[in-house]
Amino acid sequence: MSAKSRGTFKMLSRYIVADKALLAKALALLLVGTALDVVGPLLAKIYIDDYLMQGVMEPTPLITLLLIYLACQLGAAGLRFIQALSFTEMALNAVQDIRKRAFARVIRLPMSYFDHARTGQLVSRITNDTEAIKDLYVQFLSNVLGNVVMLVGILIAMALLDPTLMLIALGLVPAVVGIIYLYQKLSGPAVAHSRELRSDINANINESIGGMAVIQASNQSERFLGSFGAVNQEYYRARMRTIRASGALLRPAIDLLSILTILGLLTLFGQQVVAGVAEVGVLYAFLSYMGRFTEPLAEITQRFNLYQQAMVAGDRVATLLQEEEQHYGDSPRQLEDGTIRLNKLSFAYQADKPVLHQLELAIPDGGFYAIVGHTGSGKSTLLSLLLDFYPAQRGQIELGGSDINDLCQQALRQGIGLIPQEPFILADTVFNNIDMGRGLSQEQVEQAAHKAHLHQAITGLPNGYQTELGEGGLRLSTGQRQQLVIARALAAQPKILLLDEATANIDSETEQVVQQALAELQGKVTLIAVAHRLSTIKQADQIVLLAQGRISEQGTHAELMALEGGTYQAMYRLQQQAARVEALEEQ
Ligand SMILES: Nc1ncnc2c1ncn2[C@@H]1O[C@H](COP(=O)(O)OP(=O)(O)OP(=O)(O)O)[C@@H](O)[C@H]1O
Repeated sequence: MSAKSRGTFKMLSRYIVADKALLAKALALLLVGTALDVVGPLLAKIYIDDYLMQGVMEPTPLITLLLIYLACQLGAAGLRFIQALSFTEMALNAVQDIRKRAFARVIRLPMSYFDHARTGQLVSRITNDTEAIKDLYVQFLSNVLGNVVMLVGILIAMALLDPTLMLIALGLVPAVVGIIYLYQKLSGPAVAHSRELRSDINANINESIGGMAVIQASNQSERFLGSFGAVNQEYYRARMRTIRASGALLRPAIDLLSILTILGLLTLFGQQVVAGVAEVGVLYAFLSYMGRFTEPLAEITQRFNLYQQAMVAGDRVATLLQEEEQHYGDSPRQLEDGTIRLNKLSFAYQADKPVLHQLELAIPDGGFYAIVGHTGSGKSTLLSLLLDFYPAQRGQIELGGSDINDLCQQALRQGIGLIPQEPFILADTVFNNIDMGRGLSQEQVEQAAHKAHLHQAITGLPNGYQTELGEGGLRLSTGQRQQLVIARALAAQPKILLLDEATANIDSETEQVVQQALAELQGKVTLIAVAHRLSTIKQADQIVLLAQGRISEQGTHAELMALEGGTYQAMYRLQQQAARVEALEEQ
């Protein structure tokens, strides 16, 4: 077992002992149930040797024997059922907790993790893999444990009948363990591969559904179908390989072993019976036990497939649970104001490709700063750093007088609001979309909606603030969705508001409303706006032009326009020209 699997084993076994009372109940039921089950052949032996072979056929003891036999079998079946329920309860408890922990970890991972992760694979970790772990508890544990106890019970019963024969049967155990070991060695990689493929299938579906509009518009359905078919087919092959390994190696090997042992026993023991040394009833009981002995062994080996799957799944969930969470500082200080200072700030996603170089910037509380620049100049990256999505490699960010690394999660997330280009709307009510679980009052939510100029539109909805918005906020226009996100950000009364191309996707009429809402915030909140359309940020106190991660120009709109040969001036003129041409074309 690798070190990783040992960790997984420890994690999974903790859940077995988590509810000791339940475990004790399941084990007690198992022991009593098995004992009742194992008694069967012993009773049959008594019947054969003491009654049948002796020619004693008195009804009363025979009926009593039969009733005891029936009671034992019924009792065993009933207890097995209740015991299975207890194991299922343990399994569901464990899986519920593991799933919750996995999701809790995902939701607290640093943003950088999601640069590389595939959504479908993450979903697969939380759904399929945890489900496989459930199988471990329900099927493997209850089954294997049940069968091990059954084996011990049978061995005890055999020993009572004839210790030598019991030792012969015991000889089967190491042979079976050897076969299981061999099987694990041979099929382990195939099992791991098939689980990888299963999560690839999930990732594939997820990506396709997420990008459905693009796939259909660019006529890529067939290509996506083809690549999905390929992964699906590969998964089928991998699964078949594991099933074949189990069917071709495991079961036949165990069956062969059991047949050989029974044959050996029959030869040895049969002769003793013929010679009159042993009783027929003992022979019958032995054969019956041997039949039952190999069954649990075969079952155990077959469940090893499940065990392997669960361990692979467990390894993957354990890896996820060990991912480093986003780190926050522990200073109890809140953001005192909305000042921002960048001191020689440098950053790179990959060590050899620097994105931001030695940025120096001081933004006063309530200032309105616009960040402009060509595509790829580092604007969004700067916003990500201000949100502490990534740690800067060199230099420092100060927010409201505190180093960003010292700020605790609550200070940071309440102090800074983000309005992204794509509004993220939950399939919930308008109220809950603004509140976002912060427990705000109706008045606070309405105030935020007023500030975002959305209150009137909300009251026009069928159920006002309690109107359910479909997934993605489909009941609202694009502009209204953006206003809703602004209201959500404002409801936290942030000191700093970051706008990442917040008006890029809305028509110019709605943009006016959004602009007006933002204009009213000017001076009250520090506004940092990343914008491509320069006409939207003309009013900014300062415009900062980024070029390949460096501040190349900075000043008011008028100052930058006056810079002879300046890039901002050129960009602005170009956009003006384009707008004029567009207007002419429309006429
Ligand atoms: N998550 C990431 N991992 C690696 N590189 C990234 C990542 N995000 C952005 N980059 C790279 O960093 C550079 C700056 O990107 P950024 O998105 O900050 O530019 P931008 O100015 O916001 O561009 P745009 O105007 O197109 O949004 C680009 O070269 C980009 O390819």
